[in-house]
Amino acid sequence: MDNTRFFTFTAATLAISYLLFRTLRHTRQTIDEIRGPLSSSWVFGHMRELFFAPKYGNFEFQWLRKYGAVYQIKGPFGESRLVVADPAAMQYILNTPAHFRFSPSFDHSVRLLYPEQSVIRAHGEDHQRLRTALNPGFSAAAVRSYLPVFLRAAQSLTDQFDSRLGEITNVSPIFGRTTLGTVSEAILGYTVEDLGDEYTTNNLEILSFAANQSAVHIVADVLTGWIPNFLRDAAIKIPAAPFTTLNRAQCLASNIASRVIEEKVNAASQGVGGTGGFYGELVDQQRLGGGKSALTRDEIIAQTSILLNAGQDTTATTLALGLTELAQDIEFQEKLRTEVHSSLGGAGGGGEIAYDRMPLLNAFIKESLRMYPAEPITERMAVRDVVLPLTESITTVDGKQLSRIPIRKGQIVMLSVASYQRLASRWGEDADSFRPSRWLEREGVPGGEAMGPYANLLSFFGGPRTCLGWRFALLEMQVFICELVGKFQFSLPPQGAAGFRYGGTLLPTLPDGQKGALLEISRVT
Ligand code: HEM
Repeated sequence: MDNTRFFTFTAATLAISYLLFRTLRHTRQTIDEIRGPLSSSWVFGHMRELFFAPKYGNFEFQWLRKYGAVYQIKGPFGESRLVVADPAAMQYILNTPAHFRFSPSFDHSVRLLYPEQSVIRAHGEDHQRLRTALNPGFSAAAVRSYLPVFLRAAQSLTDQFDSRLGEITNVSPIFGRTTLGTVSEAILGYTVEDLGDEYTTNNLEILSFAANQSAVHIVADVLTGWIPNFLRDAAIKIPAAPFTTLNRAQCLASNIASRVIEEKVNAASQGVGGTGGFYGELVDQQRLGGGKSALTRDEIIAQTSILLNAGQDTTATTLALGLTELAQDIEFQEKLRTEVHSSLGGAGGGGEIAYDRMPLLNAFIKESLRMYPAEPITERMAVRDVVLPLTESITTVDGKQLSRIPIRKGQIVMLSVASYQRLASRWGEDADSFRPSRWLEREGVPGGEAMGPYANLLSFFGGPRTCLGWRFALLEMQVFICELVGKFQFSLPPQGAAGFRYGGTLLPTLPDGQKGALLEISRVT
């Protein structure tokens, strides 16, 4: 039997045994009393509706309106899952990592993509130590120091858009390469070209795998999540197409980081500071004996792929879908342009902009993050029996009111950021509309729990695993939008506005469902 067949056979046997065990063990619990849509497929449950609707949220946002902020759906193989958009419940789950971990299938994806010592794979004290070491590269002051990197990248966007005037342009790959470049320059001191063609081509292949997943992959991920870690880690070594691309990505990122470290160490031994971006500082700390939180050489190397990937498509998608909205609201676009020009002292005036004091710019960014959270939904699993608090009580199938939900160890919970950010109770009756001015009428939300690191949004999640790069992403978007809206007019092409669907993250889509966002670009006269 070859390797692939052996692993498939083992995975299938373990999965079937697990299913039998679960069915025999099942006793009625509170989640069975929670309302939710009926599923027409035992194998897929509601996963196809949730993840593969042609437009993200086609089903989810209807369920939200019908059943409220907590309801039950089916996962693969008849498993019950809780979908949660209730603020108190989400906050509890995100802030209590001792009670909720990544679900096995989410954990499996993270294992495929990132090395063991990377921050995203670490837990508990290890995670805290890595965050402490990495935080200085993402503090408000550090991010401000990256402004020249953002301004250079913005100028490069202008050059690229200038060469496409009057054309219908797919802005998605342009933003994707640019956002990869900014992180690379700020963190490694390398331009996107320095990363090398092999890295950037492999990176595109990985993004395309994620974008082209099918329901079968989701089921396979669930099955793989049930097999022991040692078998899963061995399976990753199988020389089959997705695995080789993923393994290559880790090798390439590791080679790049080793090169950066070597250059930095050589420069230091010759008494020259050198660049090396934030990695330069990490290497200095390590070389000079550092404090308790100094990372080892291997640990520094292990952060490279998550740092390069995490800020790429997330930021690019927010920009592409935000600009698509701007192209549909020319009046707001013009008002924003006026704000940009007056902050700059005229387009291209070269003045320094106080980005945080631009109400329209920041309202537009908040609304883009609210409507288009890059990770619209994620999975966590309860690692012990817990009781979930709720902001608003729910009515069970028997008409009982529940203000707290007891859930069992092993329960999978779908945390729906996208639904939370469309709760009428928090964002108003028009929560489904893109309307930046809502942010000017009141500060974010009218009280209640403070959520996430920014504007009560959960686009960057919250708790100990809050996005490390949220300040980085915000300043980067502020700089890019000022540059682009100040200089260009964006309008919709005859093909219409980009759609959006799920593909690992939220993706803007072309009319044929492929990843992309088309815009017509002209120079502001
Ligand atoms: C609009 C842009 C961005 C969005 C919406 C976003 C969103 C997120 C979210 C939702 C998570 C949590 C993932 C999870 O636990 O499942 C996360 C984690 C992370 N993000 Fe971001 N991100 C953005 C930009 C960035 C940038 C620019 C960087 C770095 C330069 C970055 C670095 C990270 C890292 C390192 C983590 C892992 C943190 C940990 O596990 O402790 N992100 N991000």
